[in-house]
Amino acid sequence: MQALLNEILDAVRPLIGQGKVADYIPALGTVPANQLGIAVYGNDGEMYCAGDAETPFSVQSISKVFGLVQAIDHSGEAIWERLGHEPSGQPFNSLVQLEFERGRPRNPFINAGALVICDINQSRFAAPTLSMRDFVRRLSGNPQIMIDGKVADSEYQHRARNAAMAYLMQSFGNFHNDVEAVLRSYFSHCALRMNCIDLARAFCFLANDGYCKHSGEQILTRRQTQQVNSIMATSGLYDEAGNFAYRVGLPGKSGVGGGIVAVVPGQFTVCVWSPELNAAGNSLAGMAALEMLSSRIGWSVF
Ligand SMILES: NC(=O)CC[C@H](N)C(=O)O
Repeated sequence: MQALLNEILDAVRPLIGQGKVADYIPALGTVPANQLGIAVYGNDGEMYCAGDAETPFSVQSISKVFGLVQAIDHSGEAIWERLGHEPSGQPFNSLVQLEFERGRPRNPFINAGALVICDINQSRFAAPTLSMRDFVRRLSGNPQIMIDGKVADSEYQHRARNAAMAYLMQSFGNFHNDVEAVLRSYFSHCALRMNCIDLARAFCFLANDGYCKHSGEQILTRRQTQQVNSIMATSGLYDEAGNFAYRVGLPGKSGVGGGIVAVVPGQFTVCVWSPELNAAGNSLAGMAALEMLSSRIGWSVF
């Protein structure tokens, strides 16, 4: 595995320069493009990594999985009264579908859906941002994980589009808390700083029937774990979920910080990071690395 990871990074490194670092959030635009890391964490507890696997980055939409898991944990199936689990076929920050569908987002992994999940969690937790931070610290086994206040503030300053979605949902009665407070929580979750190793560890319960070995916690039931993986497989990469299923064939979740996490149920989790994105907002080199990994090990859930 170690030799394979080194080989994969060598093969995809020439792709750096073909994508574009996200700059619609100004604090993200300053991240040096020439970075690439990968970490694989097996259910047997073995960790393999290569490249910049220890460099923290902004997890962005990868945090949508953590929010969903918290909401399923305390509210179960009731959350689906507020949103769907259907792929959207639209960019992550699209507004058009939301109006047609009367303020009910298609799934929890587009921004509108994640905002509804954040609203659900806001009703449940006294301090939603701290609950989230502590949850990911437990999941990853890293008590040093922090929220990058500069990134969170930068997102809040440039919140027009996310705010438009949240207020539109409020107008349809699908938002229960103060919109600005929920936006603050949402941006602070997106601004969590983690590295590939942290994320591979934090997602390992999804490869292990909901059980996180290093924290000793059953995070989700086996059935709930399968359901979260199925939503990642159908919606984890926005309007590129079909391409990801075709090329990689694993449940995955990306973020505009350039990270992508994928799950091989029963085997391992993998996190790859390279900040330059393709047109759909997914890491360009990261997609290529995961495609090479899944084809070399011959694994696909399909
Ligand atoms: N796709 C993403 O990673 C988007 C997350 C980002 N914080 C946003 O709200 O636009």
